Amino acid sequence: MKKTITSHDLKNLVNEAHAQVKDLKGGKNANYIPFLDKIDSNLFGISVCLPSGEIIEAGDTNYVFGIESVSKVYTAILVLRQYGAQAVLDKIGADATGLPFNSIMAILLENDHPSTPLVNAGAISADSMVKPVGNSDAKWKAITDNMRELSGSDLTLLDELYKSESETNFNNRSIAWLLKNFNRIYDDPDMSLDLYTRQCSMGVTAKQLSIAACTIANNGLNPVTKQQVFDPSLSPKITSLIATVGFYEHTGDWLYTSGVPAKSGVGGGVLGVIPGLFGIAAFAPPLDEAGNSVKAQAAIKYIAQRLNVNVFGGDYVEVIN
Ligand SMILES: NC(=O)CC[C@H](N)C(=O)O
Repeated sequence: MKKTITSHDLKNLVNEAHAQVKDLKGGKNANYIPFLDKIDSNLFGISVCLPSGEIIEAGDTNYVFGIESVSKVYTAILVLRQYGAQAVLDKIGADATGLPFNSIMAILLENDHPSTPLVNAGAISADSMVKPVGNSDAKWKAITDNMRELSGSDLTLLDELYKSESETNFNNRSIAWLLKNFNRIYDDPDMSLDLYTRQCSMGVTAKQLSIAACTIANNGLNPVTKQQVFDPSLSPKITSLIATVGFYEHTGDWLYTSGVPAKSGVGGGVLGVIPGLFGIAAFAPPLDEAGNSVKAQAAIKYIAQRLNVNVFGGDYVEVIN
């Protein structure tokens, strides 16, 4: 069935979702990265970006927080742009792990395969693939240029977060070298790990995340800058990766209850994609036990359910002025 909603109604709905969810209790800040533990737990923002470029926001949508694992979506897009869909499938994979984001067991169970670019192993592997291989500075430029193109403006490195994470990323160091052992690292392992740690330490706003989400929903065309960032054929690929593993071991429960392909980060951000309709992002630091923001989940679910948008449903929803 086709349904329409005005952008005015959508604005009211986003405000309503913010008011309903803002006092929700539960979850706690990530504490395995000391920097994240210190962030104000009450921060909360929701941003929706439409293919027209209109942005509808409520709360702390301009607060710069650690992008963390949402950055995996960006680098997955970069290697899809550089290598194409088949090579990413062959070199990394596109499978759900059903296990925590930093699982070493997942690498062993997948028979030496990193599974997907949206868990730590696959993301470190993706960073190793970024061209030009062997040149850390040029790779970093490619990573940050791609971030800017997707979000429509520069993301900035949070130096303190980068330091905090570099000093405590022992598990990720093991992953990088285990992947090397299985020939799934396509550049220097320590360099690949460092690029991964740095990309996770980029600061982003909910507004920027919603623009990147809409670029994915909008077949690679950034709705704000009007740049065609990637080939439209890659949009379903990236959305399927997000749907498959975006919430790690909670991904199935999340998809079943929300119908929204979405990717979380331990900084408290979530990026959600409704193909053809909009990109949505929410941010609030307290996380559930799988590392997904409690309030961001509640807010996105609230909005999706009220609009009846669900990628597995048959309704076609259109936002009009
Ligand atoms: N889920 C996340 O956001 C984890 C990202 C974090 N940088 C890590 O490697 O542990």
